Amino acid sequence: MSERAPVVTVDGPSGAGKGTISHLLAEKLGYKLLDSGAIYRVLALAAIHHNVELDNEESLTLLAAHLDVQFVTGSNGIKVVLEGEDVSVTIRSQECSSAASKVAAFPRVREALLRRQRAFAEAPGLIADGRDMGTVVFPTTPAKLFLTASAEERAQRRYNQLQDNGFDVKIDQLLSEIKERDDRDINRSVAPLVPAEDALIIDTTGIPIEDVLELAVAHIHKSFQVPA
Ligand SMILES: Nc1ncnc2c1ncn2[C@@H]1O[C@H](COP(=O)(O)OP(=O)(O)O)[C@@H](O)[C@H]1O
Ligand SMILES: Nc1ccn([C@@H]2O[C@H](COP(=O)(O)OP(=O)(O)O)[C@@H](O)[C@H]2O)c(=O)n1
Repeated sequence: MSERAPVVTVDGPSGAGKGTISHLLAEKLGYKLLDSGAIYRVLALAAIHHNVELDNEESLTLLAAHLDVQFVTGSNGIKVVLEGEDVSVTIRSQECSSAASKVAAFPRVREALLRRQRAFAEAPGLIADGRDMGTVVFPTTPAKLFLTASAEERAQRRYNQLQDNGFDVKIDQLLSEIKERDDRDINRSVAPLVPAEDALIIDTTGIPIEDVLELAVAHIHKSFQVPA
């Protein structure tokens, strides 16, 4: 596989800060952004809309291959559009989070979405946010980050974020769903949630966002340096 542009991969579990750091990096470096989790979330929503069972790999694979999703960049960030409908907020629900990690466990579904994700690697560069960006989708890039944090802190962050966005959530339920999703993502047979061997692992528990960003930028600069 040849990458057409520099790619920075940002992997890790839910609430580790991937989206936040990816946006800041994209802004700082002038790179494009791939929110691969949004693709799995949209697929899950499409399955719900079209009454496709979340355990039917064949139908989900067909749906994935023909998924009509667009990422539209506007003044308020990136809008996620499914079959012409703005689903940016809907896909963040707990139902879509859980359904996304179910559909994402199927090897053929992941295969059907691979080329679509790699097509995001365009000049001047890409920040790729997900679970398997460094291990499967862009394994040859030298600039890999893996963010993590304690499950309790991640649940608290997600709680605050969902409340801010008007979702009615309970912290205990959120924590158990995060743990359940971690477990499914870590233990699946394909592209499990695991740091690439050459990724810089940053435990962001108790670390302010600016400090995480600084560590990430330093690692990216080091990674892209051509050896003398
Ligand atoms: N280092 C950090 N310290 C405190 N809060 C953070 C940190 N990183 C991210 N957050 C907050 O946690 C929430 C979840 O972060 P997000 O970037 O969406 O995580 P992810 O994409 O890994 O699921 C956001 O509201 C974000 O502002
Ligand atoms: N590259 C990716 C990205 C997400 N996913 C799946 O999609 C789900 C939602 O991903 P997300 O990145 O939007 O989730 P959060 O980290 O925002 O909670 C994850 O729990 C994974 O199961 C994946 O399998 N591979």
